[in-house]
Amino acid sequence: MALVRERRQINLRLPELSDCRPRFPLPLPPTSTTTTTTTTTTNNSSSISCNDIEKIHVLGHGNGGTVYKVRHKRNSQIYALKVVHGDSDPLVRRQIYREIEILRRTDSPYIVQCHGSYEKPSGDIVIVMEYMELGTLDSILQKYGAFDESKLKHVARQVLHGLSYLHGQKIIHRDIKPSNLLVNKDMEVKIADFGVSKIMQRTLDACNSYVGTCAYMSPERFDPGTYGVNYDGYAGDIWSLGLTLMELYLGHFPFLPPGQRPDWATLMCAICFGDPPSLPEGASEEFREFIQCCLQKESSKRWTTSQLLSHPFVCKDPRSDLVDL
Ligand SMILES: Nc1ncnc2c1ncn2[C@@H]1O[C@H](COP(=O)(O)OP(=O)(O)OP(=O)(O)O)[C@@H](O)[C@H]1O
Repeated sequence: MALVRERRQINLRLPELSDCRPRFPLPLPPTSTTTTTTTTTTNNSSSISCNDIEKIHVLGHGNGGTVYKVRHKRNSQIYALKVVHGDSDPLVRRQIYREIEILRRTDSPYIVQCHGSYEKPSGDIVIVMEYMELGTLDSILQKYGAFDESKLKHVARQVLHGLSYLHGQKIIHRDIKPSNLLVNKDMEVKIADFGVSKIMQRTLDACNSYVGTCAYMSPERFDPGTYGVNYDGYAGDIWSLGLTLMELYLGHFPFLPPGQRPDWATLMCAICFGDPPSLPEGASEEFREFIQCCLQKESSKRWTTSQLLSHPFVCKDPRSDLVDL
């Protein structure tokens, strides 16, 4: 735990303490010496290779990789291309393999779609993804300010559908936060970035490894003995969703005053020993209650995705699905 790295504002990551060996056979086939790239098929029947596309510009940089906006040369379709460079840290490479493995298993309108993945002879690993025009919820928050409740209902509903799908597939995301939720031009919110996700082999598998962005981690991830009776990992995603929605409403990370940068010790003490954050007076009763259901410190008391999807905060007023973020 001493190796906490501060990456950028409210984005602390702990190193992986477990899962140090690749869990899955590497999803990419060995690089051929006669071709410039190798491709893998995803859940789509037609996979896109790097010879089909041209770069337009950089969309953003992540942990060890760069995401580009790209165009398909023949049909002009726009995609996002994530590239992790051949010389990047082995941990980063393991994360991208894991991300590919999970994207290949998923097929849901609430999860960012993968159109192909391949490894270049240089060792660069590439994923072709659907392009999400409006970017992350984090960048929308920075640009337009805090979200009102009608927008949050829409976000909550879509992310819950995504989590419900993932949990049904026995996948725990483990890094739900505003910068891992992407929005497209139709205002659809989709879950992305599966680098630290875990596929549970059995429903009762324990999931206690310290991976993900620690600011959004649930109390049982730090202290399973106190807060994790019967902990199975899925409830950790619900805690992170609660914090994410609160952050979008408040305009700042809920455990800290606006503008304050987190330090590891303060944050861990606040999460484990303090009360869960609560919404200010102006918030509706329904929203407060919904957040309380997500931010129960004891993991077994936290609501599941299906319970939350029937909570009045998200199940009332379906017209908010059309809301303009
Ligand atoms: N499918 C996409 N469509 C549009 N923009 C995207 C897409 N995927 C990523 N981006 C942009 O690229 C940036 C970097 O994404 P990436 O997944 O590499 O890293 P991150 O999630 O921001 O950070 P990290 O991987 O370190 O947690 C994002 O913040 C977002 O702005």
